Amino acid sequence: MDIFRVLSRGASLKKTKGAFTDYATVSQSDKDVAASVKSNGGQVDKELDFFHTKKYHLKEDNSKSDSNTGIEKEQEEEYVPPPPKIVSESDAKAFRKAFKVQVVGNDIPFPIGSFEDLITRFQLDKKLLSNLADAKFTEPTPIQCESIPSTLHGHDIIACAPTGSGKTLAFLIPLVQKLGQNQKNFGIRGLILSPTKELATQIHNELLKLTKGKNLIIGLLSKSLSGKLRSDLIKGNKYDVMVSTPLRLIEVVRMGKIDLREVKHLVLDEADKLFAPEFLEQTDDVLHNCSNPKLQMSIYSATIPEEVEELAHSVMKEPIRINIGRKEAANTQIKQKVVYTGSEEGKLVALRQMVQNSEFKPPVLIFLQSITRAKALFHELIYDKMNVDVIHSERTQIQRDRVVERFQKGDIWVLICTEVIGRGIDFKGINLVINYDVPTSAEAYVHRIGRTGRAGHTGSAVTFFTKEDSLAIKPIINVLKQSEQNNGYASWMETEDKLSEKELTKIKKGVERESISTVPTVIREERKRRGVLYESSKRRKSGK
Ligand SMILES: Nc1ncnc2c1ncn2[C@@H]1O[C@H](COP(=O)(O)OP(=O)(O)OP(=O)(O)O)[C@@H](O)[C@H]1O
Repeated sequence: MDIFRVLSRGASLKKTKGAFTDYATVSQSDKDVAASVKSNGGQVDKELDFFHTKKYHLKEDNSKSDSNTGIEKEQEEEYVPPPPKIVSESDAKAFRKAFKVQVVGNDIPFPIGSFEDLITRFQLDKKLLSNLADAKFTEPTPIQCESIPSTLHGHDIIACAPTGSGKTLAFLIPLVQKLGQNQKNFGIRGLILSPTKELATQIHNELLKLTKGKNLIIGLLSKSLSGKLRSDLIKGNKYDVMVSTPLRLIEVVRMGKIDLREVKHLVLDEADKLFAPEFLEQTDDVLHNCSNPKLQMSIYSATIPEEVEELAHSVMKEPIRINIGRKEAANTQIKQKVVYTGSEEGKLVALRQMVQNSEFKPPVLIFLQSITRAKALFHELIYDKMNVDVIHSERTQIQRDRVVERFQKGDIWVLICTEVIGRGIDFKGINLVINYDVPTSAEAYVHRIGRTGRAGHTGSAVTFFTKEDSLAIKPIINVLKQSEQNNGYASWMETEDKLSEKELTKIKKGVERESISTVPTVIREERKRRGVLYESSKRRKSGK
């Protein structure tokens, strides 16, 4: 594994279009069929309706052109439901067609049709199965059906599936199964990396659920655990699995407090972020320290651009590539819309108007591009007596944890945030995501809006844009277009051309925006002018 080649290649990589995925569309008639099947005795847990509906009643939407009129018309292909048990090549083909699954690689096992399949095919640990049932995970989602058997088969995995589609369990189940029991002081055998502390905490919580009653020691490399390791109050080798962000991990590794040589299973969640320039060096360092020749590696994200896949290939062993849904689209459970507000002031007006109508159904997440702007909007909304809080990286970890907890419990209705919770966080039942500021890439957009429409629920996403965003809105409109959602933009705003490297970099830098304030620009300008005069008159009077 030539990890240093990764870095040098990373530096010279050309930015290419991101790879996005999505589920197939479920039409109303599909839902009707689903309802009729349910009434015919299907044991469907209401909570899991989405996965069941998807599983048995998907339909192909193939657009074909009418040769006489040249007009695009929709043709519905006869839908053949996937078999409940997948025991042959044709069963696997039917399953993959139904769920728009693409799998590339050698020696690919059949997907599973149920968690029970794992007992017969892989002798799934009974405790793990009962933990899944206790957590109400009764049926696997498409990404779980496909990636669990491949991982248990021993393959490296590159998996790309929509936001909220169950990728966490897709990597946790095989990990827990493969680890078996605690091997006293053997050292860390499973390692999960995530780009943020919030996401690491969430993964750790899910892992605790799955390993309940099992003799495994699971660690979350928090500030406090890191402190204990540094002062030798705890030995790193007592853990079977560690969940961490790259930076915190590499600090204790460098101090010799944690050894990664025994790691056999490595998962990179939100892998495209971990391979992005701001994390690449740390991720590379971690990979370099995972020197076990038997290392099995899995990378997961809802967006895996081609260059990330290239990087991943250079450090993985003949990985199997699993892709669910359509490239370059967002999760179709989300109704997307862009709203032109003209100016910064227009955004506040538009937001206040939204609050007045039925579109604004809490819980709502509002994303802004910077901490300063997040704080400013918070002060505006708190003034409106809204039940609102704000989360960003300047708040302490305790404050951040508390805000997340209060939002989860429903004590906070509107949460203003920065990119810090843009990825992976599984808030239950978010109804609306508002991009107060346009995200700086299509990938960031897909992840941000993916905080809603999770686990089969529907959701909405609204993105405000101003005249300053004429370039930055283009990748977002492209995602809307790929998701077949023409809401809030004119067709002339669509572009067939790929944005140039220069344009993408410019977008990434972010737009300089006027500050958020209810005070109109003219008055602000006037105040500023008077302020300047006031200062110069003071200077004149004091003779300085
Ligand atoms: N088999 C299942 N049955 C029912 N619910 C499930 C199942 N698998 C996952 N879920 C639920 O679906 C939700 C989304 O799962 P998860 O957080 O793993 O999504 P994800 O694909 O990782 O999304 P993101 O890309 O945003 O990180 C969670 O609330 C999870 O508990």
